[in-house]
Amino acid sequence: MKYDFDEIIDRTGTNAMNTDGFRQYIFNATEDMKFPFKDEEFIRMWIADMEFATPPEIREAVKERLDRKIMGYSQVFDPAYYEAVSNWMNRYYDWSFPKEHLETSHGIIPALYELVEYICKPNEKVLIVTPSYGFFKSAAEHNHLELVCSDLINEQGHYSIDFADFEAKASDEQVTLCIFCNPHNPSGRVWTTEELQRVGEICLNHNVWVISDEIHCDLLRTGRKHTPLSKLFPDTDRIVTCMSPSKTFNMAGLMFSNVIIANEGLRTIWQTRHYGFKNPLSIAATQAAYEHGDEWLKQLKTYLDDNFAFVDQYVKRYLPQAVFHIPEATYLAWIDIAAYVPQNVNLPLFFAEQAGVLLEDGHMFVANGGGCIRLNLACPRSVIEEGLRRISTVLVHKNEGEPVQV
Ligand SMILES: Cc1ncc(COP(=O)(O)O)c(C/N=C2\CONC2=O)c1O
Repeated sequence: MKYDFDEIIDRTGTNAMNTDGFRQYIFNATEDMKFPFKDEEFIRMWIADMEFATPPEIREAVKERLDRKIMGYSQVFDPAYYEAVSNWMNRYYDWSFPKEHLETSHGIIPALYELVEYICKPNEKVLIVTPSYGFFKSAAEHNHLELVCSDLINEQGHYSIDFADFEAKASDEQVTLCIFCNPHNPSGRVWTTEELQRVGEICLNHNVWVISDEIHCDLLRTGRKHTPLSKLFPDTDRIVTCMSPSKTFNMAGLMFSNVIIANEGLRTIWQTRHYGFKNPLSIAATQAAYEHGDEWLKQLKTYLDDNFAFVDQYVKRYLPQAVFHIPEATYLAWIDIAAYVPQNVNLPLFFAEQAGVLLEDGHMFVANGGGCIRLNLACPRSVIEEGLRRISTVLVHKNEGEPVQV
């Protein structure tokens, strides 16, 4: 079957954050915030969900579950769920874990909030590398814990871990947890096994737990290989792995993820305190993703590869002073445009008001992201072409101050 990633899908009236939540999420504003563009005129390249139809195999599984007519309280009881997850991990990552280590959550963000509470004591600290997905900071703040940031080294857009700094911060006795993003949002790095080995050794040697957030692990550029952190440390139970097909198959709204907890004590706390009931449609969808998602994912990766190649060529030609490299994973383009705009410009507001493009910028990624914008490329090529046209127009002609013609 050939999937249509060029289809333009109307999401209005579906309570989508993507179309209706941007004023509050990006601008911390109310619904009456005005722009020179109608909402439907915006090119939306901000939040990380896709503009592609959730795979038909997954939608069919949800319909089949609906046809069972009753949607009562549910949990994952059917062993077929673990089989589906386990087969996927074996096939894609040559990695396995015991069935009893597998827990589920209402999404990875909620899992992070809970795990930080269950792992850390009051007045302890949480270590992350920056720039970072903003909810890593929120998970620490939600639990009233100090966040410790280790800035990634940025060499002309190539990001790497500053291991001296990372270890210095991990050696602080108050640092008891590291939330590590593997692959990394927003840089798109797929950490090498050597980098992962060093991160794990530093953390474990300094008695720092690790939550390895691997939600982006299926979304690799062709030829790239993901290694679950836990796979490199089979003898430790101090690494918690969070994964979900929600990012891979565009079903984040179903709020369902896997949390692999090797440590028995932590697992007991999770089982005692975590609200165990789950949405039966989410269970059906997630199992179907792992059982039937291969071909869609294969075609998605090719489409994304082509989108990234297009953006790479476009930026080289029309924004030659920007710094951009095709990321090894994710569907997010992280572009340093500092050469085109003064540091004090509010980039999301600038592009929303001048270009009619909704995007996120480095200030939304905790620290160490100044001058950068992040573009969601999981959308039809036609949308990307228009978004880039508008962005390059206002950057090149920014002093004219007139909104771009849509
Ligand atoms: C590293 C990482 N962890 C967790 C999540 C969310 O997991 P969920 O709660 O949906 O299971 C995201 C989504 N990233 C987003 C979502 O919008 N913009 C982003 O960068 C993410 O990038």
